[in-house]
Amino acid sequence: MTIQFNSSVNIANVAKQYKSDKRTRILEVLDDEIAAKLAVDIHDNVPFETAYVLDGEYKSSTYEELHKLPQEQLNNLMHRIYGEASKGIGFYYGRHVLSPDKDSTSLVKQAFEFLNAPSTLDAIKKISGFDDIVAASAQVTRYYPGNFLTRHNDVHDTEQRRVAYVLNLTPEWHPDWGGLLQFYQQDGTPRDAWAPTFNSLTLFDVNHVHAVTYVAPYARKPRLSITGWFRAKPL
Ligand SMILES: O=C(O)CCC(=O)C(=O)O
Ligand SMILES: [Fe+2]
Repeated sequence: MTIQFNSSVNIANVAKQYKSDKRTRILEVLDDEIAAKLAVDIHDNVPFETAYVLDGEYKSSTYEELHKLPQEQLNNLMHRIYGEASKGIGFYYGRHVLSPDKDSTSLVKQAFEFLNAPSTLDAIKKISGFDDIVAASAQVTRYYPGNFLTRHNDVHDTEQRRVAYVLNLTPEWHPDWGGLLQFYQQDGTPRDAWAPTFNSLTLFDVNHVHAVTYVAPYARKPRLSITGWFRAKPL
């Protein structure tokens, strides 16, 4: 089984779509069966850490670390995370960062290799017009009810990020569940929002202001993706 673009994906057409607003979505981006296997594998086998912002600092804790806290301390932590979020600051979601030498499941590693394959990087160069892209950073993400990522852009001078991507891997996400990729104008006025459609690859210029909206308590599945940035700096 090889992870590659679905044969129906036409890179020249995607490049045309991307050009007008520096963002687009490729539907049915992988073979459906492979996407389904990857989704199950992530759901069942990937060990996630919980990423959040506390007092302006980026934190990451394992499930065990968080749940050994006495209930009162856990409540207090959540109160502080949501307190920051009420001012438009921070995030709270599950994360599994990938790198060339990090252990992961064999399928997730294959997905990481696909994202970094020369043919994939070439396709993204054609789509975005950035000739200097050399690598894709990646993390698997999991949003449960109560998770969110507040408004931000993805510009990062050291990493030289060029194009943000999200490979959406939750079968049958209901748009009323939240977890939408919400775009904003530079002044914060909301624009449109994209649902995390299964087996779609979202691509957008890192200057676009965006957020992942709060996942509703009644969301029946975790929102699973592989996400990161095509960048000019090697990994
Ligand atoms: O998961 C998404 O749809 C977007 C994630 C994102 O914006 C980020 O990780 O910076
Ligand atoms: Fe982002």
